[in-house]
Amino acid sequence: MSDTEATDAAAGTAVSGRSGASPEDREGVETHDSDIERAAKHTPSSIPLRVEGLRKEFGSITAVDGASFSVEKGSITGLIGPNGAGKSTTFNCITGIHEPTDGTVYFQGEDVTGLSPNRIANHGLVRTFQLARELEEMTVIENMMLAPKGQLGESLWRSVLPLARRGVVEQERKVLERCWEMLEFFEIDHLAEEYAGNLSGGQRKLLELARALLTDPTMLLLDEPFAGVNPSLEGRLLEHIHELREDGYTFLIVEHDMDLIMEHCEHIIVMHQGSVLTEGPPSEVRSNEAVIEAYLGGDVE
Ligand SMILES: Nc1ncnc2c1ncn2[C@@H]1O[C@H](COP(=O)(O)OP(=O)(O)OP(=O)(O)O)[C@@H](O)[C@H]1O
Repeated sequence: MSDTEATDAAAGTAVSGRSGASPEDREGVETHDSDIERAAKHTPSSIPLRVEGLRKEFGSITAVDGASFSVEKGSITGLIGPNGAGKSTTFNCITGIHEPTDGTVYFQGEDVTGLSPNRIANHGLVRTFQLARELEEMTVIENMMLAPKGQLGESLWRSVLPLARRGVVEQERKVLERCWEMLEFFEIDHLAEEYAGNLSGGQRKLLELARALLTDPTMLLLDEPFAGVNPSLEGRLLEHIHELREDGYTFLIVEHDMDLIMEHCEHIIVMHQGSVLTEGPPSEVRSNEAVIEAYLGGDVE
């Protein structure tokens, strides 16, 4: 993803919805609408995310070509595939950064296709973003304080709103408190006054995850969370992901490090040429002939 996309999304810039997909636009398309609503209702609550026939074209390039899959609640699911398979584009379509050309994204029983990243985040589905350049020139705690602007998580709002009469200072104190708690959880509170640009790759990933969690998500999409992370921080990041999963969060992770994916994900979805080639537990995916072939004959390990 480009820095510009990341900045837009982090700033909550509304990305235009799929034509005809906004709630207002959908009013006139009753038959299609009721089909989608019926499908959404039939998604069990154990499946927070369901993607149906997702398609994304960039001019003559078809980046995602009818991908369908679902993610089970409380799982750590891996989304893998060779370079150019369409993983990032799929992430971007799910989280509202790209407008899908076709297909539907259901989140917790609702059709969220084409909604803006902010609105999707308000539903509880967020992805982490690489820190944009301007955020690198701010301290870690300033980065945290900026994250909630315009997209505070519901529970944080609930705790902040009763303070309205006592004024902005009190509200900011509460938000600051929550930001510190989050930094402590990720064990980067000692870096609070450090410029984000000076953080190591792994520390940045922890900060990105901490920022994403301020929006109170129930599901997190992580795009290459371990890229450029040293082994000790990688272990800590993994520990936190497992800890959060124990607390009920659901994860969908795109990652090139096969060993990590095979060891830490209970379910793996393999994309190839824009669609889902196969999915299953690591032991099955690892020995799947089509998967091995998709990775140019190499061993998936
Ligand atoms: N904004 C864009 N404009 C044009 N083509 C794009 C755009 N974004 C992605 N593509 C193309 O779509 C295809 C899928 O790209 P995508 O980045 O989704 O794959 P990926 O599986 O995430 O790849 P990688 O593992 O290399 O990051 C590629 O052929 C890519 O060049």
